[in-house]
Amino acid sequence: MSTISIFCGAIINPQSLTEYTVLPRALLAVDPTGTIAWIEREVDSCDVQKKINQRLSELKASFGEDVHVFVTELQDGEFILPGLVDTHTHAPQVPNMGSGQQYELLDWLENVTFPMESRFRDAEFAKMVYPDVVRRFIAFGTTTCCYYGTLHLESTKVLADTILKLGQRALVGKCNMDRNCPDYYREPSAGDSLKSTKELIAYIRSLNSDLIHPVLTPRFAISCTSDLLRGLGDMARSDETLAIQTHIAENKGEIAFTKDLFNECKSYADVYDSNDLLCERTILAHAVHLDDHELDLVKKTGAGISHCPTSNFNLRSGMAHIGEMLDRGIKVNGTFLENVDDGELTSLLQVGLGSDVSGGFSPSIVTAIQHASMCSKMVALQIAGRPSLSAKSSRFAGKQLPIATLLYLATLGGASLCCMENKIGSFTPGKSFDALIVSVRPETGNPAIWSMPGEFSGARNQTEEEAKKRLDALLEQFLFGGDDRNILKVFVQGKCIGGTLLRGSLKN
Ligand SMILES: O=c1[nH]c(=O)c2nc[nH]c2[nH]1
Ligand SMILES: [Zn+2]
Repeated sequence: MSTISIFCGAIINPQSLTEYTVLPRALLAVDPTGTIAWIEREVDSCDVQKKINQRLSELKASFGEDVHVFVTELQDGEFILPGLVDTHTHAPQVPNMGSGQQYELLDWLENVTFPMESRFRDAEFAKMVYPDVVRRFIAFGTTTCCYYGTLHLESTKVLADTILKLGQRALVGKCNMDRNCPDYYREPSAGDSLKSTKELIAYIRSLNSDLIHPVLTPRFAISCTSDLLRGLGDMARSDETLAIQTHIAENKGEIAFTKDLFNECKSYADVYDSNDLLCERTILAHAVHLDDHELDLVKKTGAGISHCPTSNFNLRSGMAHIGEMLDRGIKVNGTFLENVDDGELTSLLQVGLGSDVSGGFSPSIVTAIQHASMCSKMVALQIAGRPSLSAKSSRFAGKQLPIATLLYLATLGGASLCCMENKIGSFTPGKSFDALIVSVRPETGNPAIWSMPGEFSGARNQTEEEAKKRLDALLEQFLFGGDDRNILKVFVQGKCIGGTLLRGSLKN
C-alpha cells in the first residue's frame, strides 16, 4: 500500500546565501512518490489533527482513499533539515582516511592515494569496500554525493550498483588518467579511457534511476593528455545532460606543473576552457589559487566551485577565498550586490562544499561546514592585516561566513552546483523530500541541550519569537558540534535510507 508521510515539528529551510526560514511548529506532507506535497508553516499544537485531516483530503483525492498515512511527531530538540550535498569526494580513498598527513598533494597522490586506488582493479575488492563507504556518507547526512571512482570500469560499475541499492542520490564518474601517474595505475591510451568512460555512462543510464547520473571525471589536467581532454570536451559538448567534475588550482606545485605541461594555454582554467570542459554543468574542486582572470572565466562559463576546506587545510594546499568568490558572483536579474534586497541574494558563481576524502579526513559535510567557517575567519584575519585588500563594500570578502551562508553552501548551493536546485536543497512543494531528522537531545551523546520536564513541551509555552531563537541556537550547536550521532533519519526521495534510528531498527 502506498504511504503519505506527515512530519510535525520544527523545520529549517535554506532560502538564499543570506537567509533561511525557521519554522518551529510546522507540518510537512510527503506524497507516495517521495515528493513534498504541502507545507503548513505555523500550526498551533491544538489544531494539528484538524489541519492534517483538512489537507489529507486533497492528497487522498490524488492517491486514493486507502493510502496509508504515517505521522511523525518531532520532540523538543529535534528538527528537520534538507539533506546535505557533498559536491566532491573520492569513494576509493575512504580506506585511507586519516593517513598521509605529512604530504602535500603531488607526493600524497604518489605515496598514499594511487597505491590504494589501484587495488580497485579487483572488482571483488570494490564489492567488499564500497557498501561500507556509501553507508558511511549516508550516516553523516549526505543525501546527494558527487563521487570520483577509480580509473577501473568494473569497480566503478560496482560503485554505481551499490549507491543504487542503498538509495543515495549521486553523480558517479570513472576517473580519466593517461599520463603522469605510475605504470601500475594508468590507462593505456586516451582512446581506451574514452571508450570505458562511454561504457560507464551507458551502464549508469541503463540502471534507469532518477537518483544516479554519470559525470565526466578527468582527474586533473596533469594526469590527462591533450587528446584525452579534447575527447572528453567533445563528449561534454555533444551531450548537454552530462555533468563534468575535475580538480583545479589546489596546490602551487600542481599549478606550476600544469602550466609547464600546457604552456600554450593562458592559465590553468584555460586548459579546461580551451577543451570545452567549462560550462554550467562543471564542478571544479578546490580553486584555492585561481587568479582574477580565471575567476572571471569560471563565472563567464557558468561553471562552479566545490569548496573543500578540510582537505585544503590537511594537505596544506591553502585557504580558498570563498567570500570574495561569492561577492564576485552575486548578481540578481542583472543587478549587482549594492542594489539587491538581502533576502534575494543568490550567487552566479555557484559554490558548494566537498568533503574531498581522503585529502579531507572526514566524510562529513558538517565537518566541512566547520572548516569552511574557520577558513573564512582565517582569511578575514589575514586581510585585516592588509587594509588595502579589505573591500569596505564587500558582502562576504574579508568576513567570516555567517550561518545562513554555510547552511546554503551545504544544501541549496550544493544542489545548484549540481544543477539540481529545482529538485533538492530546500523544502518547497514539488521538490523531492531529501531530508534529515536531526536531534540534539541528551540521548544522542553529542552536542546536547538539557531541558527540565515540561520546560519546552513541544515549544507550546514559548512565543513564536522565542521558539525561533531557540531553534536557531540548536541549529548552530549541531553545525559546530554535530556528527552522525545527531542524525536520526536520512531520507532520499521520501525513503528512509539511514540514520541512527534506522541502524537501531536493523539491529533488532
Ligand atoms: O584532493 C585531491 N585529491 C585527489 O585525489 C586528486 N587528484 C588530483 N588532484 C587531487 N586532489
Ligand atoms: Zn579531490
